[in-house]
Order: sequence, then C-alpha cells, then structure tokens
Amino acid sequence: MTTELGLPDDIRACLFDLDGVVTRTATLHAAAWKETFDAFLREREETPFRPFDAADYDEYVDGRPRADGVRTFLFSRDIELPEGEPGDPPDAGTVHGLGNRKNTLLLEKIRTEGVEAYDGSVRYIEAARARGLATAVVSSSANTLDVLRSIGAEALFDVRIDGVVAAGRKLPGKPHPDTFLAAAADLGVPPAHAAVFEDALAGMDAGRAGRFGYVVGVDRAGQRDALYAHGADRVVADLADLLSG
Ligand SMILES: O=P(O)(O)OC[C@H]1O[C@@H](O)[C@H](O)[C@@H](O)[C@@H]1O
Repeated sequence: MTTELGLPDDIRACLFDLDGVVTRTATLHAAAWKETFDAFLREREETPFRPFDAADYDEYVDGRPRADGVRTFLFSRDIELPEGEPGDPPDAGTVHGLGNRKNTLLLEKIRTEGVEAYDGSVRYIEAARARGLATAVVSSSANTLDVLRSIGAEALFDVRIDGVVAAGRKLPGKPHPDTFLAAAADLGVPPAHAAVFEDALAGMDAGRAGRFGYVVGVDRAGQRDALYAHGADRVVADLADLLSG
C-alpha cells in the first residue's frame, strides 16, 4: 500500500540527497569536475589526452565525497597522485590540490550562475513534512549548508549530514551507507522505515547497502535503467511525480 506521497505506508522519514535532487547544482559540480580533470589530463605528457566525460562523472565522481571522487577517477585511468593536505593550493599536483581546484571553480559557478531549487522537490518535501514525516538532507558536499542558505531552504530538513558533518564524525561517504544511516539514527527512525531519494549511482548503492525501506531514483540525466540496476525501487523524473500516485 502506498500513501499520497507515493511511498509504502510504513515510511516515517525521508532522506534527500542535495545536488540534483533538491537543487539544480549537479550540473555545476559536473562542469567544475570536467574543467579540473581535463586541464590536469592535458598537462600530463606521458599519455594521450582522453577527456573526462559524462560516463566518467556518473561512475567515478557523482555522489562521492570530493577527495574520493578524485581518487576513484584517477584510479580508473591508472594514475596515482600523492594525497597532499586538505589545505593544498589549487595548483598542487595532489589529490587535495585537484579537489581544491575543482572547489574554486564550483564556487565561481555558484556565484555567477546561482542556485535554484527544483519546485517539485520543494513541494514534495513540504508535503512529506505536512504529513508528519521527518526529513533529512544527506549530501557528500561540504558546500551543503551554503547552498541551502542561498535559497533559504535550511528549514526543510530536521537533520543535515553533509561533507563537513561526515568528516567530523569520520563517516565513510557514499557509496557506503553510513551517512544515510546516521541521518536515520539522528531522526530516531530505523532504516527499514526510511526512504532514500537520490540521483547518483553511488547514492543508489548506499541506499541498497543500508537496507532502507524504499529507494527513489531521480532521473535528471537519462539514467533510468542505471538507477534501477543500482537498486531503485522506483525512478521518477521529478519528485512531484510521486504526489500523483
Ligand atoms: O566538493 P563538494 O561540494 O564537497 O562536493 C562533493 C560531491 O558532492 C556531491 O553531491 C556531488 O554529486 C559531487 O559532484 C561532489 O564532488
């Protein structure tokens, strides 16, 4: 049986990814990563230049914490860099240097292009809260709070587990389930009674690994089949589609 929210009727909490689910910021992240990795790959002389493409982003970077995205993508190209330090400058040839280069580009894009919420997502979250469900935002991004503040959306969530909170609590990021599990625990709801809303394949894997009661895939980029293959119970183009049953 499902409720008006399009969820099984024993779901008591909703755990939302941010970039690409609540806000239109997934494309800004993807573009900043492409600029970062393409510049890095071009500068390397020992291998012919093969650009970072959308499939690389989906498989190796999307949804993962910043430094994990760097490591996972470089590993796929047999490239190993020293870790460096979190405070490395953006031109350092280290994992953290590349991550900081990407963050500089991301913040520039956020400043120039702005942040927008998906109306359907805001309506859905408000509908869930109006029906007494608890809500959390669960994002790998260390920029979550700034993004939410920029659109005045902090109050949509009872709990926030983001890149900053996860680092502080030493929680491994998506595709591990720990950040979603921490959000459910903070809300006092067992995973079997919580629903996960994700657009990234790593996020789907986290939802499946955490044995959550329901996993909704949000398909913004023609990934319907891949979202199902990674464990979605249902895939929608927009969260408002769930409100119509
Ligand atoms: O670099 P940030 O803002 O901490 O974000 C980390 C990751 O956050 C995820 O939400 C994005 O899908 C990734 O693209 C991004 O790399």
